[in-house]
Amino acid sequence: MYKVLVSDPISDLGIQQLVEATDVAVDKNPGLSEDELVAIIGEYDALLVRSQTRVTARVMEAGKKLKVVGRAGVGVDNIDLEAATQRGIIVINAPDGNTITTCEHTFAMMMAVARHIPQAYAKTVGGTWDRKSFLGVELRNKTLGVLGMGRIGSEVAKRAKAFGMNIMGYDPFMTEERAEKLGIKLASVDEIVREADFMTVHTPLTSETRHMIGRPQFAVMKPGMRIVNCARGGIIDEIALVDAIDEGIVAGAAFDVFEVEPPAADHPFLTHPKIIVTPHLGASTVEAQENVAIDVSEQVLHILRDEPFMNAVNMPPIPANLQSKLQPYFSLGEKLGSFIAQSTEGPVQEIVVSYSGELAEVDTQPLTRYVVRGVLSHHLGLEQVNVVNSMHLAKLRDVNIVIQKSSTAKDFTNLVTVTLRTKKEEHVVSGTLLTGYGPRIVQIDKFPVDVTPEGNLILISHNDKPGIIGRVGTLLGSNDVNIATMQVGRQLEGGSAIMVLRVDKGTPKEVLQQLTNMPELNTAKEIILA
Ligand SMILES: NC(=O)c1ccc[n+]([C@@H]2O[C@H](COP(=O)([O-])OP(=O)(O)OC[C@H]3O[C@@H](n4cnc5c(N)ncnc54)[C@H](O)[C@@H]3O)[C@@H](O)[C@H]2O)c1
Ligand SMILES: O=C(O)CC[C@@H](O)C(=O)O
Repeated sequence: MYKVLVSDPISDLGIQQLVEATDVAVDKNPGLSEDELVAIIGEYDALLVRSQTRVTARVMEAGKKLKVVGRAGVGVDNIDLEAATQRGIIVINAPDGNTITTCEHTFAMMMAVARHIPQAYAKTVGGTWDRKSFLGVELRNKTLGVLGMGRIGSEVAKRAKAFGMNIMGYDPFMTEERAEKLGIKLASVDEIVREADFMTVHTPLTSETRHMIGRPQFAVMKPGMRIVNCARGGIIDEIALVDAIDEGIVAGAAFDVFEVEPPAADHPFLTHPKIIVTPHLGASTVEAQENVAIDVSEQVLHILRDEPFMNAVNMPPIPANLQSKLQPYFSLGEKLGSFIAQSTEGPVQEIVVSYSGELAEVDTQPLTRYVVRGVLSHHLGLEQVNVVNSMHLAKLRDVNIVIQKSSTAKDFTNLVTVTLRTKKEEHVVSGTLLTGYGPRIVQIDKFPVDVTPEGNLILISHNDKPGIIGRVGTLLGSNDVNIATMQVGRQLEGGSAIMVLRVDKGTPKEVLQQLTNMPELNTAKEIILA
């Protein structure tokens, strides 16, 4: 039974599939301090959070069973990603579920700042009928500068067009082609600052975006600019903004996020007549909270059950089209890694992964992670190594990873070959996916074979002499080890050869030793592929 802790308020409907899963027990315990979380996290396999819970290195350290931290939302700045990666804890988020909601909040804020709605409301309910102080501006024909044209920024730009606005967009990954498709003008931060009437930021907070709008930008800003931040506090320098408003450069600002949340009681935004604020409500709609909780619960279930998953933020994202091409190979890659690790003795020095055929044409990095996981988990345990930390663990151990690619794959459409070099020896295994038949090991060292990579195998290296197959069968039979299938590979009659036997259960060590002691038999190794 997997145990999942939900430590922030997360939609009940959204986590329903976790609650209903028969192999999962969910505990809801929102509002824990770091110490309280550290005290209990050790018994959980998964942790589900929004933005309040701080998942620190201490929490990860105490989370001995923790496989995954799921963030119901986008930003993961409350999670120590480095610590998670080092411990092999997968961090996933729900990047799509609150895009529209946050985009709509941005619009609500932009219109509210254009028409002074919160200030006018406060005065009206306070008993003052003031129709003179709140002269607003239209959005139509105004220029909106969008900094960060990702999911939310792009949706904002689309809606702004419907309001008759002209859009200037800046994003380091924005192409002319995409800008043209969205009907916006690609511009630099400087151009936006100098020319726009409204500006909205939709970037993550990084060392590059921290204070990307600060005193130097306010100094050259078009007077009368209105600024919205529904992304992250700190992208706009708060103190410099207040000064820019007081100097008459900025006409108004609408902020959903703060450099420190919640802001201190004396934060200047809270009393400034030209700044309107909301308490980080960008994602707070019924729909978004359900969406993100559903998305993250689904992926957490996949991870707990060791199934393929999406949206890991502490490993490079896999585009959907690449994912669909590589996914069928993930299990094969891991099994090849495991096979070669179990058949090669000595401390691992180098893993060479060669991709041939169609696989050579695509980005195989995600697949390499599975191969490396397969190799390392033999030495470090499956629990410790996963696709998030496999490359990191290899690097820590000075294991060299070499990737080779060739567009031809001899007799196969695709071939994955793993060579393992240890201080003692070197072995090679190749596998492919055969249409209609599934994964196959097709070569071990120099010997062609046809082996399904699963179950309990015995790999024997021997000299090709009459009677040896019979003697192996007799020895195993007399020790109650039943042979299900057998494959023999050799290059020359009478030369060196291999035997791969599939047996119904584990083979006792003494039996393997007795096999190894047989004349003409060199080695006998048990290989278990889950
Ligand atoms: N207020 C809320 O409740 C709320 C809700 C959801 C998301 N967010 C925040 O909104 C922001 C945007 O979210 P998203 O889902 O659109 O993310 P996204 O990853 O889809 O888009 C972010 C974009 O910013 C761009 N970017 C990165 N560095 C940049 C730079 N220096 N200059 C310009 N662009 C840069 C990236 O290339 C990317 O296209 C994030 O900070 C997220 O945490 C806030
Ligand atoms: O309401 C939340 O959980 C924060 C939402 C938002 O900032 C996010 O990053 O997804």
